[in-house]
Amino acid sequence: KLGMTIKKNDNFGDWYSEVVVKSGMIEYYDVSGCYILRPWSYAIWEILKDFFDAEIKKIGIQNSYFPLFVSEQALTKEKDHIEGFAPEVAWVTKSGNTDLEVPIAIRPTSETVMYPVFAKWIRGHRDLPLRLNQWCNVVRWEFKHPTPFIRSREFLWQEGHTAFATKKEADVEVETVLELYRRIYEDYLAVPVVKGIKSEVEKFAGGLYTTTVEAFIPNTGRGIQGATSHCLGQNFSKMFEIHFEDEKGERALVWQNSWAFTTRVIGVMVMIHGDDKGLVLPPRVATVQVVVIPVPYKNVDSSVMLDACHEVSQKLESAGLRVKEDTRDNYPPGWKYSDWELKGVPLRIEIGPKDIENKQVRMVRRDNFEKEDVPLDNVAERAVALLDEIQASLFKKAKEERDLCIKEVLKWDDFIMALNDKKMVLAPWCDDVEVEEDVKKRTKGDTGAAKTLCMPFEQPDLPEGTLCFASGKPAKRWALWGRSY
Ligand SMILES: O=C1CCCN[C@@H]1CCCn1cnc2cc(F)c(F)cc2c1=O
Ligand SMILES: [Mg+2]
Repeated sequence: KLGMTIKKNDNFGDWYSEVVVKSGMIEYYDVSGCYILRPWSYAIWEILKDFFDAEIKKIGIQNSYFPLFVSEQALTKEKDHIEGFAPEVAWVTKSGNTDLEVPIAIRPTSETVMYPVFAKWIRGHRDLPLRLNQWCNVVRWEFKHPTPFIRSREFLWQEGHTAFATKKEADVEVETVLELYRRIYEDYLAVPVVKGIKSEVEKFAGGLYTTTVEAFIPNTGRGIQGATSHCLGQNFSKMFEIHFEDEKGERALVWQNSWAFTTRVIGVMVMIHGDDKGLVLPPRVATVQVVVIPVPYKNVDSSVMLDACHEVSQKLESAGLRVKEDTRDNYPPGWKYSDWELKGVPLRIEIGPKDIENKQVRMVRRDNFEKEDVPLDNVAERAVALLDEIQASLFKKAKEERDLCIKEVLKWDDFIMALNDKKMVLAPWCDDVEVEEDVKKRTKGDTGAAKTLCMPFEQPDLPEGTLCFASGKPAKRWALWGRSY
């Protein structure tokens, strides 16, 4: 069957798999954990890539490209840096049927590829700041259940790697890039995120601090890390001996950042906005924003209809919209409506004989199925306005739903209740590592343990003497907890 057969609230996992395949985003592949990104999803990646690429170039980041392969010696330069990750590393051990002398790793991330050469390039303060980005794929042989976009063994991302003379410059860039990630989610994908800092347990162990944008999937009650912007401090420059001679002629270690977002963002958007008819694409990332469909009538000359469709789509295109005319003569209009609803096209325009007579078109919104008749002369203006309305309405709806899923608690019992009610929990916390580890143990269940998602930058006020919900020690700050992907 071409259309959706599984309802989002009946079986979310199966609904998700069905929608990403039937909408034409994903094709399955015979290497486990790997997926084919078809044009319908790749075009979304390109829109986000174009936005982010333009924005980082505005602040002086340059793109480059480093090799896919990492020597064993480079990858294992610092045991503690990757020991925890070792099981995820994919290795090339043969060429043809000849074993390689030394196995070569496929990059899971590029610190160990880039930083040895950063040490060579950076000598004096005039070589700073060094700010590079690369758009590439990475491979991590994950063992958790793979999910298209959300968790795959190969994925696309950008990874920014920068080096500065001062911590201040690094701190500023961490925040600037995190704001770009917020914009990707909230302004393009219409997905609300919480900006915050990761706990000592959850941060990138090799770094100084990790900032994050956290999304939330109401259907599963799980948080999901949306993108990360790390300040590495001088940890990696110590490790890789990246020194520079500062103005005073003294040798100093550089301050570094690294930041990434991945194709996971597409999966989050599908999960948040999709419905029982299929995808619902936010207009700003919709490959096709408007589809124009003629409604032919028996014994009515269809060429008039087709001319009208063409005229309308020309108008929309000159208004800057991404339009598709569906003039296929081998499908009835009703079939086309379902097909484009499945693909999530935000706005449909129907043109039938009476529309021609009345010099109007019928516009139908994908998000709430509202219909309206629009005079031909007003088509472009109204379509632009409707698409903006759809974008805003998708975000508003998602934000309201997400806000309902954040429970503020002060006590352990309320914390557990909220978790089991598939919510995220904002609770006053003592910020002790062992307390976080303890909460993980105490919440271990078949659906996974709770952990801190972040300490939101926006903190509710914390009255003097408030105690930690888990340890009873004096609370230092509010933390957002939840089960996660
Ligand atoms: O998250 C980012 C932003 C872009 C650059 N990298 C950082 C930290 C990545 C953390 N990380 C994450 N996953 C890894 C998996 C591996 F197999 C491995 F060898 C290393 C890592 C690893 O270092
Ligand atoms: Mg991982």
